[in-house]
Amino acid sequence: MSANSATLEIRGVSRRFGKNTAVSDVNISIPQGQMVGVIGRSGAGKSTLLRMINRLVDPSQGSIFFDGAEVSRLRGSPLRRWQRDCAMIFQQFNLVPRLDVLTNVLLGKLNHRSTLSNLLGMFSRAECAEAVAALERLDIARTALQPAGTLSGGQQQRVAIARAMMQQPRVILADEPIASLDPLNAKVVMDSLQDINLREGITVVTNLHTLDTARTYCNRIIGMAAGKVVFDGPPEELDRQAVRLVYGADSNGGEISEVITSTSVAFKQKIAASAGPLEPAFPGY
Ligand SMILES: Nc1ncnc2c1ncn2[C@@H]1O[C@H](COP(=O)(O)OP(=O)(O)OP(=O)(O)O)[C@@H](O)[C@H]1O
Repeated sequence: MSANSATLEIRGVSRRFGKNTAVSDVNISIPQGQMVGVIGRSGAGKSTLLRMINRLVDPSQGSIFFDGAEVSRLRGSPLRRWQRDCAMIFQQFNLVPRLDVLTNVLLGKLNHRSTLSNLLGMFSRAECAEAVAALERLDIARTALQPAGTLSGGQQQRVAIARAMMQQPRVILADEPIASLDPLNAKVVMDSLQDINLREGITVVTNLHTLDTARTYCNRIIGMAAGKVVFDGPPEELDRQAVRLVYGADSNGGEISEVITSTSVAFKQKIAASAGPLEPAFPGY
């Protein structure tokens, strides 16, 4: 397989919910190994776009291809294989809170196994060792036997990443993975995703609410507004004009400042030193 064949291609994809068009004629080509940040205001269509890629939501129109296969047409076991290759991480972690951390991570292996071994609920020593190694890599192996629901948000998101890694994915889709985390935990989680992207060459596509995070971690930024892609390029090309295209003007018609889309510790400290208190950027943020 050539490196190019593992490109993720989104061609003319739209999704309507009743009369509302959530995603409108999106065309994006993502070569294997990119770390892509998707930014935009609340309701811009970011989550719907990610959910269409791994088929939690089906497009109303258009096609999605990966590695030459039209994933938007898959059914049955080929669809399950695609959902294994394309791991998803959610803002709310989606762990089973009463199960221990190790078992939650092992659940990432379910799609790799026969129905019988899944029914028996037994995991091999090799699978357990792989799960422990995944937890060690994310620096949370000491929590392996704790119920997942007793962990902090940042730890739970790292468990979710370890579970995703057990799928041996080719693409990781992260839907606002740091939106529920404090800035320090957000950094740990973004560092982990970046490490996986750089070391394993796994494509990462992540929705982010904060521009500075996208700039720091992503080598490509896709800006969405009202369901359309209004910016697609490297962080250094995301200038004031592009930011305005993505986020629009504020309620008084003024320019949206990049500063108010930030949650990072360093950024906030800088702002606190130079300006007054932060005002919320937009409703819902
Ligand atoms: N299942 C659904 N049924 C009806 N409307 C939906 C559904 N999912 C999304 N929408 C609508 O589609 C639009 C885009 O929503 P989406 O969640 O994709 O935006 P977003 O950019 O991810 O927003 P946020 O940052 O707030 O999560 C919104 O108007 C939303 O209300």
